[in-house]
Amino acid sequence: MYTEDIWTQCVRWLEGELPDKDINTWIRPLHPVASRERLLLLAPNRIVLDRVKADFLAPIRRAVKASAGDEAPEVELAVGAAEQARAPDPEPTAPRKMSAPVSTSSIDEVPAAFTANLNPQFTLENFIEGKSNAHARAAAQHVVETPGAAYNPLLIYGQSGLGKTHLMHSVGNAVMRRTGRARIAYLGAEQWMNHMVMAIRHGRADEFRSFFRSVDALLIDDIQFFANKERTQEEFFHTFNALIDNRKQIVLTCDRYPKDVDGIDERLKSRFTWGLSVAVEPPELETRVAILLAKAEQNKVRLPEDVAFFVAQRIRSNVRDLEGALATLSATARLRGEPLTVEFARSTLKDRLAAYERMVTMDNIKRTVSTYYNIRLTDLSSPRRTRSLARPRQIAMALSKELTQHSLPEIGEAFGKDHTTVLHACRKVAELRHEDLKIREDYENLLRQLGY
Ligand SMILES: Nc1ncnc2c1ncn2[C@@H]1O[C@H](COP(=O)(O)OP(=O)(O)OP(=O)(O)O)[C@@H](O)[C@H]1O
Repeated sequence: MYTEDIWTQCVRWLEGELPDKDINTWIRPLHPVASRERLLLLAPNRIVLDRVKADFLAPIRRAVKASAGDEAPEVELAVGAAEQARAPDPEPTAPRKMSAPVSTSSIDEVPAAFTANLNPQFTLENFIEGKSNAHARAAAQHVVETPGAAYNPLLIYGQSGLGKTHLMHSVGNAVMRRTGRARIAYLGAEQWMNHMVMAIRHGRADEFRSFFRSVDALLIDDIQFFANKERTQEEFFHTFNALIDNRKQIVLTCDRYPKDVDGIDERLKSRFTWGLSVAVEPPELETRVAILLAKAEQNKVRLPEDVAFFVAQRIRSNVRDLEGALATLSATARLRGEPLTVEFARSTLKDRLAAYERMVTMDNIKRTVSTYYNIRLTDLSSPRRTRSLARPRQIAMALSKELTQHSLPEIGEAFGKDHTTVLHACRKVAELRHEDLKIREDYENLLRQLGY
């Protein structure tokens, strides 16, 4: 197998193991050079090298083993230039003398590493829209059409794994496509800080500043990392101002609304929300199903709709986890030569689903509902039928059906009812969630309190 092919396969394998942020920041910048026995990965600079060595070498070795089997080459790391890696592998099957890694100054390499690292797979076209993210997607689209104008900075915030980085890269990719040769820098806030520290240590702070102030767009992921890093915030403040003054687009992501991040200077906080701040929320069931089906199609996996529903009903809070489940399913099905059915999904994802299941129990649901409606816990299982008790009881049963894997009779037993009463409760609550704003709000608040 050719070096590029082995590495491409490894990266694909790692995509199922590591968060996209790590893939984009630490794995994609590596360039492979190989002989039969060795796979040398060239890192663009020392920061990448050290981080990969410390945190990603073991998964990379596992990926190489999974891709190349018994003939897996040894993995080595060095700092080196990408051109070296692009040289064709003249004798893929014969041992070849390794070229010595080029020792480069890490700072010199950084601009290249940070401006050529947009993930081409993250586009607006393949970002599935639902109620939970429509606003964020529309904002990203708007920025693509008028970069550096009204929505500057664009700040996308929300929990992990909900598509913030995807949208950010989509903006970068689309602007790149439109303009042909825009200089777009993408990096995590931590990387930005590390690079700044190194530049200062090497007496090259001016180069650092002029590089980041000369880009056409600056995309910084996870700005919550700036918390309590005063020097970094100070430096970023000036870069931010310079770019905004020059009408260059800034896109930021944060794991919560920046005003809620402690340890960030007020003037920076207020700047973060100068342009447009948009939230991404956990997607609803229909969107989760649509995402699974789209990802399956993208990866040429034949995923039946009932299996997509089965997975999406159980994995609710994080799209990255949905993707992980899909990757496991397709790899296992391929390996065992079995069709992807609901039963197959149930047994293959048993442990993963059990972890989700553990997160919410019927006891937990009962406690949360009784506190929310200010009724006694025992009222939820009592035979009394007054409206003030019956409705919360129905809601608790519907939540148990939605959030746990207990059967209708098991749920019935927990509430001192039979399974037809549970079924009726689930239908009634589904109906009321459509028709009654108050019930809809209650249900959504309860879901949130239960971690969904
Ligand atoms: N609406 C969506 N349509 C298609 N793919 C999505 C969507 N939302 C998330 N994803 C996918 O889920 C994965 C995780 O998304 P992403 O890395 O953008 O999350 P994030 O919000 O940046 O998380 P973190 O804060 O942990 O970095 C990516 O592979 C992304 O493509």
